[in-house]
Amino acid sequence: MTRLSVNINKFATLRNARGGNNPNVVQAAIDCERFGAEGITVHPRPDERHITYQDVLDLKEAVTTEFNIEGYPDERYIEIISKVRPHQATLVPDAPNVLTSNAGWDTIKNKVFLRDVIAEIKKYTERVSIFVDPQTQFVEGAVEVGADRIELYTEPYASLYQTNKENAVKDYVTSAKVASSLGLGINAGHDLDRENLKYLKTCLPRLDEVSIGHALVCDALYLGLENTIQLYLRELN
Ligand SMILES: CC(=O)[C@@H](O)[C@H](O)COP(=O)(O)O
Ligand SMILES: NCC(=O)COP(=O)(O)O
Repeated sequence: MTRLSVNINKFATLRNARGGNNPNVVQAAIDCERFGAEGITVHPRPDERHITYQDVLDLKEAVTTEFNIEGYPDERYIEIISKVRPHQATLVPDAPNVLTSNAGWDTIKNKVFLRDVIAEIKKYTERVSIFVDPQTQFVEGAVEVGADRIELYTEPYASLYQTNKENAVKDYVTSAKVASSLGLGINAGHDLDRENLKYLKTCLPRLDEVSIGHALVCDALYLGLENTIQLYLRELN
């Protein structure tokens, strides 16, 4: 079974565009779960361009499925993890000014830093996942730093999928096999959508969770949120 965790960042993007509370991010999470989402993912960025740290505190009381909080493990991120104690913390290497996440961790160069922050974060959550590119040395490094799962960064897969899906998925299959052999859980995310999701799921030896936000929210603008979540769940089953 592959869990669908809906990333609700873009509900906050729309809300912040007018400075009010519409759409209500907490209600969006509640409704996503009611419509079948098996997790809620948020990524509070340092500039709070969409999800704010207050949103994360508000969501703590509302999320009843799996709460996954993504972010760069700076002091503010670790503080919010310690307050919210989510089911999963997903560490990303994003610089504060990136447009969106654009790479996974170099778990070799950042071994000492990641080992220390993961040890700290594990005081507050049962599961730490780290965002990696599909390269076996970084998957092996994930074990060295104490991660429970990897999240395969799937933007390169999504970019190549339309032109050559076999090539697009190749490195992900290799990385997933290595991860599985090392006892790591396997998540995936970034730029997954209704067209490319099933093929990834079918090719990987296992896939514990996908976190999907941008494409799903864009689809929901045309197809409705309940219908869209059901369509994505259908691609996973
Ligand atoms: C880690 C990941 O790939 C996504 O959660 C990404 O962080 C989305 O961030 P934006 O919604 O700010 O593009
Ligand atoms: N970890 C990926 C995520 O949460 C959502 O990424 P995207 O679907 O918004 O590209």
